[in-house]
Amino acid sequence: MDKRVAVTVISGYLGAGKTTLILHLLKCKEDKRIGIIVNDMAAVNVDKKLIERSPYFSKADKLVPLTHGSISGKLQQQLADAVYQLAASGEVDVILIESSGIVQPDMVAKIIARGETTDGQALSKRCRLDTNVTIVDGFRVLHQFMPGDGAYNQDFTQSNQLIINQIEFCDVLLFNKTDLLTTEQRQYLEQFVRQLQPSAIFIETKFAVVPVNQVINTHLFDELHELEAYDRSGDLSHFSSSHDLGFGIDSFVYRRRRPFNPLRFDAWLDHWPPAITRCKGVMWVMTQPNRVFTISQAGRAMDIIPSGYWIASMKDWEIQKMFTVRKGLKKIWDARFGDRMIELVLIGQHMNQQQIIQQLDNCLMRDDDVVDIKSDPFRLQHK
Ligand SMILES: Nc1nc2c(ncn2[C@@H]2O[C@H](COP(=O)(O)OP(=O)(O)OP(=O)(O)O)[C@@H](O)[C@H]2O)c(=O)[nH]1
Repeated sequence: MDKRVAVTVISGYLGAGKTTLILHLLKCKEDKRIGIIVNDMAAVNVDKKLIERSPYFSKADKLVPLTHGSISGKLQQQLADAVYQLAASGEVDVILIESSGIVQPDMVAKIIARGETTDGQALSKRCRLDTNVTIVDGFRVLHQFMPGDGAYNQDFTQSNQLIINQIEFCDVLLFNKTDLLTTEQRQYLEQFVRQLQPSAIFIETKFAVVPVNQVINTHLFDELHELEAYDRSGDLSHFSSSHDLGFGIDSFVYRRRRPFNPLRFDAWLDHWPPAITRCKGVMWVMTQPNRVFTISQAGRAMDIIPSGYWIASMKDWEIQKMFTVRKGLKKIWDARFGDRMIELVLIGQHMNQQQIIQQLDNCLMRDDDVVDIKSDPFRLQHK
């Protein structure tokens, strides 16, 4: 029998309801002794105070606040040490980690599954990552992600990306604050969230009320598959189109072995079809043939960043080496273009697929196209 302490990691954007969930779990924990690790962004750790003040926070429970803010290496080490100490103390049956609202969800998972303490003890000796819970603020998602007039709001870029990452990396997804939504909005958002995360257990909640056994000791986390799949999430070759499950929400993949003309593609971005709620993938641009650009749009936020080089732009011996280390490279390799491609997953509601494909095709490089790199709108991001 595995005697290691089960760890549940609770992620969710600022204000989604993480502390509310912990307070609820304390109330319903029965005879379990709970170790809680909280990491608040603010100088005053409000979450710590709220938990300490709870009448259900008993003497048998333990609370460890982390003090190093958000994403720094120091915080990661502090987290690893705190988890190990709690697990090794023999004084708790379960550990809950409330990760700060702005931490990448896989970071905490990797620390628990693969991390070491300052003095080199593997965390996996004493504890096991049991469940990754993401709590989503339904009200926020409604306002930040729903197609409006098609205009981007750069204020949302960071938060949307983070919320999407949190949704994409979890075993259990609590869709919270449903009391603030109409039935129709709820059903619609459920379809949207399920497109992003088809495999997690989806539970609608009000004030994070959920049966304890749905988030603690579930044995849902599968290290090998989950972490690896998440690491590969930029690789969309496994993604296939899906069909409308209601509300007209569906998805398709756009793949081409031809680069975009950056001027035409940039102009198209200004007329982004509001029906597309989520787009992610890689892009090949004619003016910068060696650069991989990643695109990530979520609702009204759009992010296009250079993210490395096509393998096809490397030296021959390096390419040969990549074939030995990169799984699946052979499958996507094209005799003329190597791994260069445009590959976008598009998720949306009532999308006119044919029209979008036609518009994107219209942005592709034509044989007689000439574009000066100086006029390339993606040039500024080119180092
Ligand atoms: N209406 C409504 N409010 C909720 C619900 N769940 C939580 N809240 C409220 O939302 C606010 C934020 O909840 P918290 O649990 O503090 O959120 P958090 O994710 O811990 O926030 P940070 O620690 O700042 O990231 C609180 O005022 C909660 O009472 C819900 O289902 N419905």
